[in-house]
Amino acid sequence: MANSSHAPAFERALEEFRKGLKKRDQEENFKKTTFDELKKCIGDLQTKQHSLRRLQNLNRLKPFLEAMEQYGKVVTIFCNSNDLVAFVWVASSYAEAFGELLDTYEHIGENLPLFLQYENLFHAQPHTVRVLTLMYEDILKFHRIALRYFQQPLWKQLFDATWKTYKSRFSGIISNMARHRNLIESQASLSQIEAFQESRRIEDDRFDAQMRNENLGRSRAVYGWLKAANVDTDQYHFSKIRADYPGTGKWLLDNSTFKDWFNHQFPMIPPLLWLNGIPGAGKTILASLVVEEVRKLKPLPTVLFFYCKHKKSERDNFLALARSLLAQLLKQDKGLLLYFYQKCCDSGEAALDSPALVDELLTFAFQNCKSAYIILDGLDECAREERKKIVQWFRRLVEDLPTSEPERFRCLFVSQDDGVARKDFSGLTSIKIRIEDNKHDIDEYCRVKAENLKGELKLTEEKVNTIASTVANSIEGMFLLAKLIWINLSGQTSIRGLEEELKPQVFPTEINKAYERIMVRIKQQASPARIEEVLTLLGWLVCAKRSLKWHEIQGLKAINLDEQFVDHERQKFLVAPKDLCESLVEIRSDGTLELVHLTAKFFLVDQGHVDPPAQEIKLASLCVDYLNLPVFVDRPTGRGILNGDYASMDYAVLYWIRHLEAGVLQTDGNESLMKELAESLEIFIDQHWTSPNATFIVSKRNSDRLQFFKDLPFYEKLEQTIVSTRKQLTFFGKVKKDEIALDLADIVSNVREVLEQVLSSPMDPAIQNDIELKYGNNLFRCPRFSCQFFSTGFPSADERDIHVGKHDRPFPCAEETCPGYIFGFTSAAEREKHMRDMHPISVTQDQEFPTDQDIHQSLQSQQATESAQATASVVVQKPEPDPEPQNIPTQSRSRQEQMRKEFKCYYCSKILQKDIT
Ligand SMILES: Nc1ncnc2c1ncn2[C@@H]1O[C@H](COP(=O)(O)OP(=O)(O)OP(=O)(O)O)[C@@H](O)[C@H]1O
Repeated sequence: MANSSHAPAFERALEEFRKGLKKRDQEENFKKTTFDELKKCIGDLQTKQHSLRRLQNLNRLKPFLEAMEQYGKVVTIFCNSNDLVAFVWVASSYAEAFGELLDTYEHIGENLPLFLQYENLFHAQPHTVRVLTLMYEDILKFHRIALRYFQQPLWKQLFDATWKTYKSRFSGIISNMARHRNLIESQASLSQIEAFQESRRIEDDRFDAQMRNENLGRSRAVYGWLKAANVDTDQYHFSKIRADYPGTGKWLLDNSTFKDWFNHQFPMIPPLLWLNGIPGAGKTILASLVVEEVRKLKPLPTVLFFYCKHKKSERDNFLALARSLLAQLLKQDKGLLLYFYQKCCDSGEAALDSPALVDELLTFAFQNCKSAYIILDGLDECAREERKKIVQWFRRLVEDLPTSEPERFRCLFVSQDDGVARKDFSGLTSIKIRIEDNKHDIDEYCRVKAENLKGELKLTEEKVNTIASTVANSIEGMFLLAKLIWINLSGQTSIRGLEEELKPQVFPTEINKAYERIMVRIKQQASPARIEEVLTLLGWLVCAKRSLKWHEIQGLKAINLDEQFVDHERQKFLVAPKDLCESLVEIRSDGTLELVHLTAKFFLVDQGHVDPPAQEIKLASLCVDYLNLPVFVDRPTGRGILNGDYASMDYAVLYWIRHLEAGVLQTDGNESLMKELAESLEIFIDQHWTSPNATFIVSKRNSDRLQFFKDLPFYEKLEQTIVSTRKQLTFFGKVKKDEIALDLADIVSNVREVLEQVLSSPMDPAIQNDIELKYGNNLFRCPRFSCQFFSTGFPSADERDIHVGKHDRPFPCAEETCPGYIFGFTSAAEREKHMRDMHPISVTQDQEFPTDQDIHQSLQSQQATESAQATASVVVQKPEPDPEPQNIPTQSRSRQEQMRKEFKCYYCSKILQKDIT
């Protein structure tokens, strides 16, 4: 009678389940157990719970066990094998979770038919056996999800935030089971089963898509909240630099100390390593190589990295670094999403700013992380206090690891070797980059560069070799110097020019000399007007308050103050930045223009090519004059948008004040520039003043700074403007209308409204392209000055609106199906009231705690259950060891009080009433 043609479908489902198990579980925990053993295990658990007085009513498992036992028998008959049926039993010592699990098993049990009564049907209509395989898939799917859930290291902490979502997944599976039972009970025909299978597939796809969508929404909210700097752009940029020199940095990978730190499988302590060297030795490029190598490891650990950057607020402090690592942790551990999302909703902040919360999230994410490599580069580029915070936090993370798992986290600190670093990294194992270490890499680098020169200037092989070794031997391990020398040599257009540069009295042997040679060449080759432009551009890059995008630079350049309009066509730079400034600048893949190295900034300032105080005042004037143009006084127009009139608006609106504050620190020697600034400010305040009701108290520090303007008629308004604007820039909440001194926020809003209208109307692709060239991408931006997305924006209005909603109503309802979840509430108190009114807490596990009588009956029935033959193979997931017993009150609950209670239907969310005691 046995028919093994159904076996492959069962095998496939089982194999699928096995594949989802962790290796250790496949080998150890996924063992075959008899049905009696399973029952004994449950009985033992119940006895133990009884002794601890933490008993859950395990009787609820009975229908499930009964159905599964019969299921095993039926399948054995039809597949001629008792090896196929696998049950998994998931238990937990965490009372709340265990109660929820029992609930789920109870629902499953209720929805499984008693299979033996349909044995004849399965014989008479073999196609109905197909339904058994579908049920089998469902049961395994439930267990696969449940197992994965309970195997997360910190699932208990995640339970409140995550169980609801899992429960909704289980309810989908359980309703499938109910529909399967229906098919059996109604003796469905083959075509009905097939139709059902198809509808189930569609329904599963729909459910999966819905889950993906929900998670996408949550991810967006969390990433928006984390506001993390994009380190992938950095990594890409540094990897690209290495790409032309395969094998570069190999010396580090072969270094024995490094190998000890790196070794994945046979870790040799130390887990904390400090890589240091002289400025420009190539440390950052090596750090990017280490990131790449870690990414090749198998099994892949969590890979975390950060490149610090001098005076860039999104890259020079602990908070920025932490946000980035949190975003990276989340990307590599999707299990964190629901927890982060809950924290994001509870925080009431549109961007993660609270140090305590940052610490909590980092600690949590690392506790949930089994193995991580952390690479932190350029710590010397952060201010002293921030540097200390970073080092202390990560030293503690690694040093406090239990001795049983010292290799769980490894951290590589990369920085210059200065006094501060020596103190911060005292006691750590270190690798100092010596001249002989990167010599081979530098030789190779010089060889490739010389080869390029050979083609351009038609040099002999011998000459090329001599030049390559001259450069390589003179730079003493400083990669940056080699790079600058080659920039200079490659820019020569004749052999004579080249020979001149190689003369000992001209050839640079230190970094500033190399920069100087580049400046000499720029000046030699450019007209005075061009030199002026180059110096202006370099001045902007030195003083910019954040990285400037090329389109913003073009917008600033296009400002025509004489004729009071923006003249992109005739005033923008017509040559690429590299042609203007040689390789003193680099354009990044995200469109930002950067100086080639921090030392270039110091050089430009030290050698007087850029005068920061004067440059700051000029930039303040430029921003203010720009905002005084008629285009910002008249209503914005579509023509103005297309003309690029507002291309630098975002930068000017936020940073005019920062340039002013930096400029007024040193007014001596810059009196005429200051006078010009004063004139511009007077017009500025006159044009944009909103007559706010509030009067701000001006601190002595602020009024001292504004000393230069003291006697001017608009001084008081200027003071108020400064304090009000500062608040707008730094306060993360909503600034009240009557506290805002200037109408800039309104102007921005009007301009963006017109820009969005233009974008939403049908448009020639060439025009669209031109708009992107002038304004960049992600043009749907947040109106709040203090928000990162004021400048970086979103690709669509919807995404921006959701983000803005989080500013305005940052406390969403915890029930994802409630409209309050989407719209949120303005305060935590308002949300709590809503939760109390609309979502009163449902029956708790406590109310279901069984009485002594229940316990007695339950144990009796366990023993009385007939000792069935072990026809089924059973997989037992061992329950976790119980924590220490706690002092639980010993009185049993009274059952006298009877009341009507509302219950929500597991499947359709309908509210039903039932008497409970
Ligand atoms: N292995 C390499 N191959 C090619 N170019 C390199 C390599 N290493 C460094 N460079 C070049 O030298 C420049 C300086 O290197 P890098 O920024 O890594 O130095 P650093 O030691 O980190 O400097 P700092 O101490 O100032 O942070 C890089 O911009 C890159 O162009």
